[in-house]
Amino acid sequence: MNTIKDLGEFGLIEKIKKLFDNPENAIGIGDDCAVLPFDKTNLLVTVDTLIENVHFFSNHPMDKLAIKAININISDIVACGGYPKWAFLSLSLNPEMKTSSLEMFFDSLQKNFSKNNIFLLGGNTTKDDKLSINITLIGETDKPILRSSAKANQDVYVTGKIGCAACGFFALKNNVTESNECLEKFLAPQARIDLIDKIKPYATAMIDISDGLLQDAMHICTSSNIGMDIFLENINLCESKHLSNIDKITFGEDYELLFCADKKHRNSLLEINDIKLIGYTNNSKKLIIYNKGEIIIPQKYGFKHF
Ligand SMILES: Nc1ncnc2c1ncn2[C@@H]1O[C@H](COP(=O)(O)OP(=O)(O)O)[C@@H](O)[C@H]1O
Ligand SMILES: Cc1ncc(C[n+]2csc(CCOP(=O)(O)OP(=O)(O)O)c2C)c(N)n1
Ligand SMILES: [Mg+2]
Repeated sequence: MNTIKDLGEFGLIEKIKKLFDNPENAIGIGDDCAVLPFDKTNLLVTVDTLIENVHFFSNHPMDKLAIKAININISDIVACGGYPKWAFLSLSLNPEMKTSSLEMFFDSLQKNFSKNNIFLLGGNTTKDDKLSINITLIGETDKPILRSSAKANQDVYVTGKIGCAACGFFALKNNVTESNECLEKFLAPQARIDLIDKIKPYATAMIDISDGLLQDAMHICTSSNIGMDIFLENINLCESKHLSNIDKITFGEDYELLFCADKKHRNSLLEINDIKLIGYTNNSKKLIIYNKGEIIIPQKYGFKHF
């Protein structure tokens, strides 16, 4: 008997997409956000969920969990070239949860909404054995940057350091010591809202890295109908010795930005702090990873729920 596991996460999303009509003047399923042209601007809408023991361990500090819940959503808005504005919050709570834990969560959530000029407009509250946090975030942009608009012969860039969240997760799971940088990247990631104005003038296509650098690069390739050569030695990788370089580029949860840009903008882009040129696009429709001249064939490209 066929199961959801046989379909796979992205097979299932494709199946859902085919069942429904596409909106005429808007972009729906398939990008980091839906893009809705509205009164000379574009609204960006995204929704992501965090579920206990699927996305976080039960002892995740509640203030950091609030930071994670908001930043994974801000990251999708930023990946489409926008700023977040309005939010809806759905919570499933275990009735035995301490109110002091919930207060810690809300105190942090309020501070982080306020810091990012986000207004909470509504939500939903239900009971469940496991804690889950679901945020719908609405943002705005004058110029949406999609996954589908990269062209062949462009440069491929990535922001920040890749693999720290993976090493933070590994350390918490296996009870080994790890740097604060790695632990924080897993527990309380920061979306790259700080870089959006600098990248936006040049980016032809962009995605945030939630499922792993390789898998998310592949999403740009598939959506844009192009290929990419990526050079492992050019990626700014986390220094931790706990995981292999391949693990670091396939675990996910980096919430860094991967984008393409015309080669003529290389000097301007390389002047920006915290951005690395990691590869080039081409017409091959294949993603090839090189390590010091040799092709690597990874066993997996990134995280899939099933
Ligand atoms: N159950 C669903 N129903 C409709 N659209 C979905 C569903 N799950 C995912 N999508 C859409 O599929 C695309 C890929 O989803 P996902 O991999 O979760 O993206 P992201 O990493 O940006 O959160 C997005 O456009 C998302 O809105
Ligand atoms: C307890 C626990 N187990 C495993 C993981 C690893 N993990 C869970 S989801 C995920 C990828 C990102 O989550 P997803 O729900 O796919 O977010 P989206 O791509 O939709 O933004 C990873 C690496 C984790 N964070 N916590
Ligand atoms: Mg998602």
